[in-house]
Amino acid sequence: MADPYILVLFYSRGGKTAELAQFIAEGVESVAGIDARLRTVPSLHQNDVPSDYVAASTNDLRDCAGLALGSPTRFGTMAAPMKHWWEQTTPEWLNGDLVNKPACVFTSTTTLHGGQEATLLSMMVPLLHHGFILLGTPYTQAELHTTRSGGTPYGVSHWDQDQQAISRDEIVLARAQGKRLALTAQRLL
Ligand SMILES: Cc1cc2nc3c(=O)[nH]c(=O)nc-3n(C[C@H](O)[C@H](O)[C@H](O)COP(=O)(O)O)c2cc1C
Repeated sequence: MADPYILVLFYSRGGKTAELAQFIAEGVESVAGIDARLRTVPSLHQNDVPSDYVAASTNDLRDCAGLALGSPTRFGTMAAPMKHWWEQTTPEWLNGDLVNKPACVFTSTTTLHGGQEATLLSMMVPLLHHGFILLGTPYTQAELHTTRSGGTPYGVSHWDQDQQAISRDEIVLARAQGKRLALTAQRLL
């Protein structure tokens, strides 16, 4: 039988949220016996180049052991394509398919105070409606105390000023969050 998997579901136009997703997936895959499944959601912009990532099906969501959900910050909340995707999950909501599965959230912003926490907290709201158990990052993770870039207790983040690379602290926090999610999912299976 195939190993259970964590769905790492993200939208990314410029690639930064996708990079964070990769580091979260690495953290998931560092745990034996559980896989990461990276999936995106379709763009709503007609001129966008097609993503290199496979679009998520609702089966990917329904059958996951846990979820890491990522979106760039757009005016202080998740991007419309991701919100649009979730609005097609009414059957899963009605069935209670996602109740008691663990989840975490992640984001990327251009400005340091441009809404990382607001986006992360508001991304949790539809997940609570679905019955997910939400995880953040505890302050026992040393990088949360010292980061000069992204990283919050509410979820992983990247500060994309001048399109700078994902920082070491952001990478460590992303891997740690993926690992924590995978370990929690295994306990709940
Ligand atoms: C319509 C729109 C709204 C945005 N709103 C914000 C914002 O509220 N705060 C911020 O810091 N950055 C904002 N940004 C910048 C993106 O969050 C940032 O470039 C992010 O790193 C993009 O992630 P991606 O590379 O995964 O697409 C916005 C970008 C767009 C296109």
